Amino acid sequence: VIPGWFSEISPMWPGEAHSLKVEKVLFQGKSDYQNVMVFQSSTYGKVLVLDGVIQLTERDECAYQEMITHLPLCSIPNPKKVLVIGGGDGGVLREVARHPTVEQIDICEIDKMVVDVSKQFFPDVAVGYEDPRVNLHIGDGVAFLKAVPEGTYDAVIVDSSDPIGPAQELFEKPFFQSVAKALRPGGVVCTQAESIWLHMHIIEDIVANCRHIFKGSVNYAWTTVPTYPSGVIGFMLCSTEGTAVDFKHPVNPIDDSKSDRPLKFYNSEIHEAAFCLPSFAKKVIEGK
Ligand SMILES: NCCCN[C@H]1CC[C@H](N)CC1
Repeated sequence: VIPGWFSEISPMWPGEAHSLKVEKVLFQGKSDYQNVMVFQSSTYGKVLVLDGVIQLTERDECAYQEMITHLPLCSIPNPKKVLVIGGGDGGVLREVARHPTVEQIDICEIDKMVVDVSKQFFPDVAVGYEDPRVNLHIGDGVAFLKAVPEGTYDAVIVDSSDPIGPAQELFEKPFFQSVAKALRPGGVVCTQAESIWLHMHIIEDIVANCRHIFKGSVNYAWTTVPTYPSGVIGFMLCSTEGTAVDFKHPVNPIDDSKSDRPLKFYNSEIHEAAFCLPSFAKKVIEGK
């Protein structure tokens, strides 16, 4: 370990580790589920780390939060009821709240410490909790979804950590089945789907599961997040049987012209570009 540096070492990305220079550790705690740490970095603002894995930095969180939210919500004409699984930092809530047609935003986060730490150290991310449409549930997303009546939501966003730790079940078939049941016909789900450079096998399994379960569209999109391993992160975009959803062509553009916090990353061109895959990934994901 180099003094004054944080290195993201994990068996999920063997032989490599992204490092950030540490100015000051601001919080260290252990919740019922994981180790939670916040540090002030030299060049990426404050950083949230769970079990040694970077979850977000102030400098580049916009890329992930905007893409995981607007890729699904800009692909359907009239999202009203949205469910967020995970996402305890509040960033996805902040982005969902940009959609005026949305009437109800439910969030189920397993770890209350993540919510409290985000409100204390990342106010511009946790601002999402201030929207009156938000209902916070502290609990396991798997159990939450089992209790949801069939066809409740227009969109579900699974903003999870990685399959090692509390989020493990969010990558398994039964969970995807419970998401499909909770969605209305033509409803959409967007999940955090790892890196095409590091996790093609995980992605292959997720795509196979989704093709069995979601009878509408099944697409993989990706974007750049400098502080995630390999500098990229992907998303599974799926829709249930019903009104066709063409994820590659947004039908519901965002108007942020009157917003006091305009979009920093997402736009309709980058929406379309996100679905363009390198050949090694296209072969596995689209079977071409
Ligand atoms: N809402 C915070 C983002 C959580 N998603 C991250 C994706 C990349 C992973 N290595 C860590 C979690």
